Amino acid sequence: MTGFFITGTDTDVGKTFIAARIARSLIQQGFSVRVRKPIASGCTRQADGSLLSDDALRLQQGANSNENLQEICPYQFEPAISPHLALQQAGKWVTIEQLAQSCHPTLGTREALLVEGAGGWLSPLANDGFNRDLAVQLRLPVILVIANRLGCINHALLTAQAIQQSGLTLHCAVVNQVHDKQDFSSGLEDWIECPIYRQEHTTDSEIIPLADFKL
Ligand SMILES: Nc1ncnc2c1ncn2[C@@H]1O[C@H](COP(=O)(O)OP(=O)(O)OP(=O)(O)O)[C@@H](O)[C@H]1O
Ligand SMILES: C[C@H](N)[C@H](N)CCCCCC(=O)O
Ligand SMILES: [Mg+2]
Repeated sequence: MTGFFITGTDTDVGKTFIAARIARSLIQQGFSVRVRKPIASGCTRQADGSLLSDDALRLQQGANSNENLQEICPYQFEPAISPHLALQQAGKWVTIEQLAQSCHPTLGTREALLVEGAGGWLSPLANDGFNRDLAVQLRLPVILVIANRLGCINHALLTAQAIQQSGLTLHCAVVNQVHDKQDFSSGLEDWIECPIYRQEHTTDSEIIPLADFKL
């Protein structure tokens, strides 16, 4: 299966921002793209009482997806907390296996699957596992999004090490300029064994493909 699991050094590092741009890059390379955000917390309550995952919406837009938001993000919760706590508060029991099932569309030959977790690699994602466990279950190569802020080298290397210990391939890393400030990641290329892409801080409203990204 062609595709990637998108993780990050933390929550709020640009996983969705970058995943949407990777989707555009894949479309440019002739793929159609399926996206999944299997579980999302911090969803907003709509006027009609339904919940909206902003991540799912941005992934849908980035992939020009014709799948509906419920297919893209089947488990949505309002509190902006760890998914395992959101599940507990809602009195629900959801497993990694169930999340994996929701990520298994039948893919065509020129289709790619992008799955975004929640939080970072060892953030809980279900009642019985972490982001890591879903990526392992899906057997997808991993893309690591690194927020370019002080401390990012430690967070990036810890996460890269954990990804490799899981047996999965770290396909690439993306140093994401979440703030238009200086580069705190200098030297990372010497210590992390995968291609590193860089995304500048941008306010472009349209979704520009991630420069030079290769499948
Ligand atoms: N390179 C960038 N330039 C400008 N804004 C950015 C950039 N990267 C991320 N952002 C903004 O920072 C915020 C956090 O990004 P995003 O939602 O992609 O993080 P995330 O890692 O997906 O968070 P979560 O863990 O909640 O899923 C968003 O408002 C996003 O638009
Ligand atoms: C609400 C937030 N934006 C994310 N969707 C969830 C982040 C969970 C982090 C859990 C943790 O590692 O402490
Ligand atoms: Mg996100």
